[in-house]
Amino acid sequence: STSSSSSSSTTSSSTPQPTGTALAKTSTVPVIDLSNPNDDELAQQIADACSTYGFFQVTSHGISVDLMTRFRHQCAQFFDLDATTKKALRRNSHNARGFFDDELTKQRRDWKECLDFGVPGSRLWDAADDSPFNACLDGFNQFPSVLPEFRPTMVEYFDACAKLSHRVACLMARGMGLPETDSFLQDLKHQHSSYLRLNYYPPCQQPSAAVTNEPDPTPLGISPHKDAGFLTVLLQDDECHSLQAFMDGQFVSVQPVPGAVTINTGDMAQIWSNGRYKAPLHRVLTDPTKKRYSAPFFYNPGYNWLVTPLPNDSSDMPKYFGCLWGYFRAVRFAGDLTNLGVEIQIDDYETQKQPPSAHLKRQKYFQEGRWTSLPFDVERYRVLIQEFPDEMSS
Ligand SMILES: O=C(O)CCC(=O)C(=O)O
Ligand SMILES: [Fe+2]
Repeated sequence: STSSSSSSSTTSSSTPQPTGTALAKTSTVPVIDLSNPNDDELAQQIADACSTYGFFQVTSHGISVDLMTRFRHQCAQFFDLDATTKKALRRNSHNARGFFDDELTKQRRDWKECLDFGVPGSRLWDAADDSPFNACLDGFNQFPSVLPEFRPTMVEYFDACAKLSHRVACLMARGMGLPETDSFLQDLKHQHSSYLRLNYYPPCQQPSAAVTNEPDPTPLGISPHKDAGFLTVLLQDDECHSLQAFMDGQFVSVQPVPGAVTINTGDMAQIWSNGRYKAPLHRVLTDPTKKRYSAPFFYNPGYNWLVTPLPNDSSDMPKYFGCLWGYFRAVRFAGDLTNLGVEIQIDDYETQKQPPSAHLKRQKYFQEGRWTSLPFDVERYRVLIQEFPDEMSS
């Protein structure tokens, strides 16, 4: 059971299916070798992948085998810590960064544990994590002090992902006709507000709804969603292959090529490319016997950026209004913690949307009040949403 691919180089589909995905199709997302010296060819391959499925894998990506091994080891050590130690690092209504095991994706609890950390407010990793200089819209980082190698390994891996993301963003931009020197890419490199998420999916004896076709509440590792940022560099698990992307009308497994990393486009790339690059819908199944670890690095714009569409040609009308990344991020995350009604989506920014979404007014207020430079506060966002309720837009 295979699906077709636009690339000549594809993942093998003859490998036996992992247990948790016994009924799932295996995908053939393009595998792109970044050691190719021809940037035009790479840009073309990446642009093709981003405008069809939004998923591809890269080899010769610059993250060393040694670093990946040390990183994976530290991830496993972290999730092996006792619950009390992990819960001392919990994220909360004043800090989007830290440990959690209660995330809702589309109002449904995911079968996973996570740790999020990101670019410090000062952009310097040598200042104390909880220093006031390090407060930013997402809060501040929290690392376990009981694992001495954890923080340095995380920082090293984070920097390697940021470097790879810049390279991929340059190739995505080249595919849109922009040179590497364009200020968009330079600003993204120096102002990005990226974060890294460590995911641990414990084995789950209840069969997944996705496999049985039963209705809720059988669990999923993560319910279907699109990543919000510009692009995601995802380190998958070589042993347990339960990531699926929605392709040609069905969910298919994105089987990791050993040593490669998986990349997918996010909502901000879709707005920026005026819909040419697509943020793909994806989900993670549960597995009855295997543990699974993964780590998505979300390469995100600066908090105070208004992400606006770049026309593909002179007749291309903008499909989206500008999206203030800090607003989108804050409201999306606040909705993960408290019920704020329907989750913000990039459809809210469609120029053709009737009536226009109330998020446009809320975003303006957020921008004028310079809330992108205020520390994270779910309560403040909740009040804003209630001040400008949806009915006002009609
Ligand atoms: O675990 C994975 O492979 C994907 C995780 C994911 O989609 C996410 O955290 O947004
Ligand atoms: Fe995702």
